[in-house]
Parts: sequence; structure tokens; C-alpha cells
Amino acid sequence: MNRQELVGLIKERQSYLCVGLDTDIHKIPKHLLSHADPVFAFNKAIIDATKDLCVAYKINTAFYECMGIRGWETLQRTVEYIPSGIFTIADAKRGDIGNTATQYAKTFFDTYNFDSVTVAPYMGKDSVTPFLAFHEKWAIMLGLTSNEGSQDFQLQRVGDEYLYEKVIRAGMEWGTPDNLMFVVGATQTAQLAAIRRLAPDHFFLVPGVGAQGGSLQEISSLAMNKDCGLLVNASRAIIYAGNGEDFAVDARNAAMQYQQEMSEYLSQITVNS
Ligand SMILES: O=c1ccn([C@@H]2O[C@H](COP(=O)(O)O)[C@@H](O)[C@H]2O)c(=O)[nH]1
Repeated sequence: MNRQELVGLIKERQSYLCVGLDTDIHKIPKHLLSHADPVFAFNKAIIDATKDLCVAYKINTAFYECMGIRGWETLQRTVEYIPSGIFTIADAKRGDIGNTATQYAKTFFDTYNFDSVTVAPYMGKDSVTPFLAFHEKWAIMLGLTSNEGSQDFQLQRVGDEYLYEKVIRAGMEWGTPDNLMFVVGATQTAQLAAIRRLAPDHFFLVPGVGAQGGSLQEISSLAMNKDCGLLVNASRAIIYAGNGEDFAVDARNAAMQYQQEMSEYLSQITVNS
């Protein structure tokens, strides 16, 4: 999916919601466990219940990889079930030497046909640029993450700036607003406005609302740009909103609350399509 299509989708749906499919077999409602593929049965119900309210789904590969070959099959079924026209993210946080990074990029872009992959930039330029060489595909580079450990490296000063600022600045030289996004945690409100000034045109994938306590209102007021420029992810707050037979209804209601709030914030800008 290209940038124009993504911005158009945000405008049409009045939403910049990304639903995170961090599906843990130990947390899904018990009645699903009799299905041949319980995790897929859960994901299918969540997708059916939320597909008109969100613009993206993020599949965190850890929740699938931990189940071995069956997990990869579930991941494939899930990504194939997501309706075309909705942006897909493989949250795999890959990063390795260029020769290997190319294989990771092929895995997620060619074999599984995701629109985007999250990339850990610690190994530098040659570990990131292979993900930028695919037509209408995106790399989403970790910028400033939502977790406590972001203080260990990302928020250390290097010369006259934070390490994460150096990383984002480098990323902007490697990729463009048409093929590169940055992960910016919703919990990092003290830095959000500065990050938007640093990267005015790039999309940010923003995890950390819901279970991690980030505020949708703060993120939106600090980091929205003229194209919206945000994909805000919520995983547990949506997919585990309920735990009974009607879990998908609860998930829909949770997603709808986010979408309605987003619609209000979007009305305050003109989204260019
Ligand atoms: O900085 C980051 C980068 C990635 N994540 C991922 O996003 C989701 C958040 O899940 P919630 O249940 O909404 O808290 C999860 O897949 C993380 O691995 C992040 O949280 N922060």
C-alpha cells in the first residue's frame, strides 16, 4: 500500500487505529480451544468485528513464532484473512547484516505479503536499507520505544542530542516519507512534539495506548501532521476487552471508542488524500 492510499483510507474511515493481534492462546476464551486453529478462530472473529473501524492490523510475530510451525501457519492464515486495502504490519523487529536483512524482507514482503515490517536499527544502515527496496512496502524503524528500557540507550545523550534523535535523523537519510515510518511510544509524551519537529512528514506507528497507559488525546495533539501521520496501535485493550462468548462484541466496542475519539481529532485537521 502506498502513502496516498493509506492517507485516503484514514480519511475515509475517520480512523488511524491499528489493531494489534498479539494473540496468546492462554488468554483467548476457552470455548475457542476446540477449534482446529484456536488462535486463527480468535483472530478471524476480531478482524470481522473491527475491520470497518481500523486502518491497520499489526501482527506481533512473537505470539506466533513461539508455537513453531503451527504458529507460522496461523500467522499466514491471519494475514491472508485481513481484507485487502487494510494496512498490514509484521511487528518482527528484525535487524541483521544486509545479506540476511534481505532474506527477512523477502520473508515478510514476498512470502507473507505484509505491507510493512518493524526494524531494529542497532546494526545500522545496511541492516535497514534492504527493507526499503521493495515497491510500495514500508520499513518501520524503532525510534523511541514505549518501554522503560528506552532510557538505557535511546534516551542517552550522544553529543548534543539523544541517541534516538541521531537514529531518526539517519533513518530520514536512508528512506523517505513514502517508504519509512518510525515507532514512537505513546508513553513518550515529553518527547513527542520534538520528534514531530524532527520528522515532520513521516508516519509514526504509536504503540502504548490502552494497557501501557498512553493517552490518545495527547499523542494526537502533539504528533499529528497534515496527513494525520499516525497509526496508533492498541492490542490488549481491544482484543481482550472481553473474555466470554461475545468477546468480539466487546472488542468492537473498544475499537469503536478509539475510532470515535480519532474522528474528533481528525476533524481538527484537513487530511490530504
Ligand atoms: O515501543 C514499542 C514497540 C512495540 N510495541 C508493541 O506494540 C504492542 C503493544 O501492545 P499493548 O497490548 O497495546 O500494550 C505489542 O505488540 C508490543 O510488542 C510496544 O508496545 N512498544
